[in-house]
Amino acid sequence: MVIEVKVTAPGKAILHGEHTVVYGTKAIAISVGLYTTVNVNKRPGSDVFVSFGEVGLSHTLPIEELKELKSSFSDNFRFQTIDKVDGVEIDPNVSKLIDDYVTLKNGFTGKLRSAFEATFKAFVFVYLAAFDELEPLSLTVETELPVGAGLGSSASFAVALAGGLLAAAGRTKHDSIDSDLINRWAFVSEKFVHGNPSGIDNTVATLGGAIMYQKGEPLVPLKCSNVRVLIVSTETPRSTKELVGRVAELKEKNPDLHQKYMDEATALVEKAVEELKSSGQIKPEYVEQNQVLLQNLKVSHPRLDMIVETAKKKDLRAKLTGAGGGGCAFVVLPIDCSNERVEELKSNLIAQCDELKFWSVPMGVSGYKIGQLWSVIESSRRETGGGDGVEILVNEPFENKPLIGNEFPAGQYTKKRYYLQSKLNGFVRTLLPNSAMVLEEAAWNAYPYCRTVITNEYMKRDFEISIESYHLPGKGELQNVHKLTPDQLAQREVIMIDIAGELLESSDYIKEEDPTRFTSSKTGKGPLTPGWANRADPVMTCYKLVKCNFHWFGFQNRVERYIQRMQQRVFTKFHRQVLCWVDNWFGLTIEEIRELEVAIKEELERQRAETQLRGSSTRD
Ligand SMILES: Nc1ncnc2c1ncn2[C@@H]1O[C@H](COP(=O)(O)OP(=O)(O)O)[C@@H](O)[C@H]1O
Ligand SMILES: C[C@@](O)(CCOP(=O)(O)O)CC(=O)O
Repeated sequence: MVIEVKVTAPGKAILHGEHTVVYGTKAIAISVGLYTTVNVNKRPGSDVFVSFGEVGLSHTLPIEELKELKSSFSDNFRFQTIDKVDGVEIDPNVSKLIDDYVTLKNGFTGKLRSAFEATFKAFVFVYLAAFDELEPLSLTVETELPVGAGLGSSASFAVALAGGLLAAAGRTKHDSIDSDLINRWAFVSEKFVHGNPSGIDNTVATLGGAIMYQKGEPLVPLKCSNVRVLIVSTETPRSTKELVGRVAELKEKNPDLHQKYMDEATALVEKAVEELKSSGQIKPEYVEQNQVLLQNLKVSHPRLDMIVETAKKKDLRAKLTGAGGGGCAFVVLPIDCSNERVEELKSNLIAQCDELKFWSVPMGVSGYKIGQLWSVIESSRRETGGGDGVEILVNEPFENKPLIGNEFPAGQYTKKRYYLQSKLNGFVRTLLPNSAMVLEEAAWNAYPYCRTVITNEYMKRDFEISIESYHLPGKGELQNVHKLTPDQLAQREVIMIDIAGELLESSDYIKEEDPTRFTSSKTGKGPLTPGWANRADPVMTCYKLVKCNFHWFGFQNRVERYIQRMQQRVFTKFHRQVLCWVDNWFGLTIEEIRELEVAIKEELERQRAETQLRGSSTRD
């Protein structure tokens, strides 16, 4: 199995045509830049571990049980294999056996039951199908999407799940077949959650952009430029069934009026499709017209009407999306719409209803992606030159090295050698002979946890820096993620680094790597303005534990202080780069990353020999 896979897939909104689509008119669904991420990691032992981060739900399934389950239906029933073209029909007998296994052996209770049991069954089904030989793995799910609010969290999950498991099982290639395969298996997963879905949501989450849909017709993908919107959740639950029923009632009572609305909707969607085809843009006036139509169909809600009216006062157009009766609306933000204008709109809305929630995101974003560690590679390249820099000695998967307790036992191991002569200041250079100005770095990357140990051949046991990094959701509130003992805690010094804050050395400043100025065109993230961490949602903290051991009489404190300061600069710089280079690495597959690593190894060797000095130095 592939060691580590990370797949993201976006949510969706209905741009035009909800409700009328039920009567055979066309509708347009569009991707929304809020993502579900599925991480699949190889795991030693004999269990499959699944964790749905949002509800703090995790579950362990013994492989033996899963093998037994699979063998119980493989002979008697039609069980889909991944390669079967028609692998989208779930044999009812297979479904029943999975139901029994999940419900009886692993059943959830209460609220979790209705919300997550179906998801869990989908996972079991896709896992059994993806792997011929069942293998232990851990699969974690995180989402930026509100669940059950009409923004397609279930389809986004389904696509990330299918992509993660298929890629981990080595089933995906890097061409269009991937999308088709992933979409078909996401559809299977959607069937577990929704019974009889149309398939539009998972298709949007797979392909991204916009999709035109009409009952009984093939889906038509449409290109769409990223268009920024402000999504506003009314935080009002609604029942799609009840709202669809309201429109059915209108049809029964007043068929002519109903038909008139259907015709209006058809004309509107056709105009919007033309607009997308020609300019890739969403027209605010069509959004406004569609909202009026939905109000006439009596599927809006006072909170939705209030959002639309308040936006209009700021000369912005908005509509509900999905079933209506609560749920979400989106406001179209023109390209020149300033952040201040958006913030003012939010304040005006909050002043009228303080329960509202907001997401300022692009629409029409790309579909599923497999993302990885581009920044590390690029950073090494920039720091290498003129005899200095990085030499990569080993880069291979590792297993059976339990990092921090028994968690994260598998990942990628690298061993590198850093040649530092010119990077060190005069003081340090006088301390060390030339041969000692080489550091060796061993790193175990089991994201979200990574450990790096730096040693020096000359100083042997008298020199060691260890850096442990743990990436966790939140704003740094956690007190002891590295599980330090009370003694260690007493010695620990905590330094908060804000990647959009002050730099320790002004010479480290690079305009292109300034998060306060940067906006990502692919993800819509940034710029990070003061107080960003309090507003950003979701937000992640990387907790770094730096331990440093330098035994050299008379210099110990001085060198240790210097190392700590240097590390703070390096972390700040690297994490600023991770954000500001996102448009370069977002969407790379793990295979593309590994290919880049091989290429960079050769390039680094050449650069070290040939080119001039680069990167940061302690003499700056
Ligand atoms: N992150 C997630 N992890 C696991 N299951 C999820 C996740 N997000 C959504 N789901 C599944 O999708 C269901 C919500 O689907 P649905 O009610 O159609 O709302 P939405 O419009 O958000 O897709 C959940 O009850 C759950 O079964
Ligand atoms: C109202 C409707 O057009 C869309 C419902 O969307 P949602 O349940 O809000 O995701 C119903 C449908 O198309 O099945």
